[in-house]
Amino acid sequence: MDILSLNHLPSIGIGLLAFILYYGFKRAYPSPYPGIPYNAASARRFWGDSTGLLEDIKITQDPAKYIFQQSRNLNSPVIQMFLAPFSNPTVIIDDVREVKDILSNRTHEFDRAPRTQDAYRSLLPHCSLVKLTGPEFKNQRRFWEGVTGTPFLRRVAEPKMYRCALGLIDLLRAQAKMAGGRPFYCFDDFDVAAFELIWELVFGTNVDGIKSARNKVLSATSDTVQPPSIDSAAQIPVIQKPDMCEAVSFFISTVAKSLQSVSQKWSLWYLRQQPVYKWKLAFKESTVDGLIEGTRAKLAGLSEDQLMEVEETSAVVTGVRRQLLAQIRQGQPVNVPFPALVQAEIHDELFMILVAGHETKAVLLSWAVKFLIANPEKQEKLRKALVDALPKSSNGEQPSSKAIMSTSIPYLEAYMEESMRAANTSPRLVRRTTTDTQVLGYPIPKGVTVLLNPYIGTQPLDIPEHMRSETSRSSKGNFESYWDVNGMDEFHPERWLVEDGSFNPREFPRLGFSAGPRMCYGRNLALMEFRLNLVLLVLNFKFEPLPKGLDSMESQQRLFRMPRQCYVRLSPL
Ligand code: HEM
Repeated sequence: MDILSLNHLPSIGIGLLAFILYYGFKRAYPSPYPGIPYNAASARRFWGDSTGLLEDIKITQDPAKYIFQQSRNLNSPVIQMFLAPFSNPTVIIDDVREVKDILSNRTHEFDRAPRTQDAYRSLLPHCSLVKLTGPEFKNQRRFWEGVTGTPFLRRVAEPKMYRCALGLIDLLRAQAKMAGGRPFYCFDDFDVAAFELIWELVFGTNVDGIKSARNKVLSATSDTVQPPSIDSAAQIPVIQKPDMCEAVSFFISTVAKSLQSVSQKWSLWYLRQQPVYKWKLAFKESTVDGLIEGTRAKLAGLSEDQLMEVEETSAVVTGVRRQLLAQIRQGQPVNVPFPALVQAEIHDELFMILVAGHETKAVLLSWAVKFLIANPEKQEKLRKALVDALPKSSNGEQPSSKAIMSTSIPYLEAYMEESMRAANTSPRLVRRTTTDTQVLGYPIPKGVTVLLNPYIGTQPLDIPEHMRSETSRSSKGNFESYWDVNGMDEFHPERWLVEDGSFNPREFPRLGFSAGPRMCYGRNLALMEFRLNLVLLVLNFKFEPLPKGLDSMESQQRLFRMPRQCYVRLSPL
């Protein structure tokens, strides 16, 4: 190298740095996809749309509302938003027919998003939820289908659900007595009851969370001094949740945090370094592995014929029994612990059911109760429908689970459906395009994250029929309507009833559990539990109006859209 070029080194270095900085900055700024509308002012900002989003979240705590509102502002059912620097735009689709079509018929173009996969993969790398919709996912679903099938639900789940629902009534009755007409916080009641059931369905053992909560209330009642005002929240003992219930809630909150963070990888890494994460993870690993191994050890001595006769009384028995049968048929030894990968697959699928099937149910029930309180005339109407259809026996006993599950009660079905719609517990479904494609004529490249609005409650924009996909056009008549001309802001179960008073599930689309091959795996279980709980709650309590300050209908977004406040004031019936 000669003297001249050495002298130039600093200026070359500066030039290179300027070049890197320029391209770094350019990369950080939004770079819109062609042909998809966006907010021009956001495209000029380093933080893109995230400034407005974060400001709005501070007030509403409802990111989905802000995001889908942008589609209205731009008067387009397909838009793009710039949600973080250094990242590609996110495409937003806000048209219920196309959303239903994408979920149901276009899984070869739209599949699980890496962001969702990563959020769960760090905890449960082998569970079906993180897999793309290919043969491996389908095999895994088939292997576990017994757990949510009708025979299991009827024979195993229903009696346990009924017992938990009655336990919840007893717990609330004790709390109502202690509260003496004052309002009290009840989300933890719903949460502990939802967990007790899902744990028992997965592992077959009873954690007795509801009973011990009730005992605590009974023993504290006489010694607790309640606030003088009847409108102040009552002092009731904090519910001590089982350790595994706390652990599941903890992991749900870490998944939610990672999904909401701007830099998901760093967020996950940071969360996993925390001593509390490590402790809870070790506790979960040893507990769940121990329960799988205990079940394996019990069943491993049985012949193929005997295993065929074993009743699947919990998800762990289903998984272990089916695995042992497969091993026997392939001539593999069964009297040793499962190979590590098999053990991990069973472990992750069981824990996935606990994570996915726990808080969701409590959140839906708490919204349904809030709708009872906010709409006293609908509450009365529902109670009357239940009393007429399910008369109490002369000794005042509760209606049987068989009667609750098998009696047709149109207003109950409409109330449940409207609760699902209005609660909108999963307000955005996330997918990634697996190929270059288009929606309503807008081109969307491969590899784009897409947010779908499943809420049936905003008036669809006017879209010429020929712009829709073929499958969307051919399924138009599957529903009476996609929008209620009277508006859909109100909680109005009657919208699901037809002239002769019967319930019509095809009145409007229903996307509360999603649709298509990735539809909720626990839908039937969740609906059975919801029905039993709702019926028994309405027959056993009058949900009285709440004082101002404890009656908010605002939501907050964690993993699910949940009420910010969850109080009840109960008059036992
Ligand atoms: C009221 C209660 C529930 C609601 C509202 C609900 C809602 C949903 C929704 C909207 C999805 C779809 C997400 C998507 O399309 O990306 C989903 C998926 C899922 N749900 Fe539920 N769920 C509930 C209860 C349950 C229960 C009780 C279980 C377990 C027994 C469960 C297990 C799952 C699983 C495993 C998936 C992932 C399915 C897949 O990856 O293909 N859910 N749920």
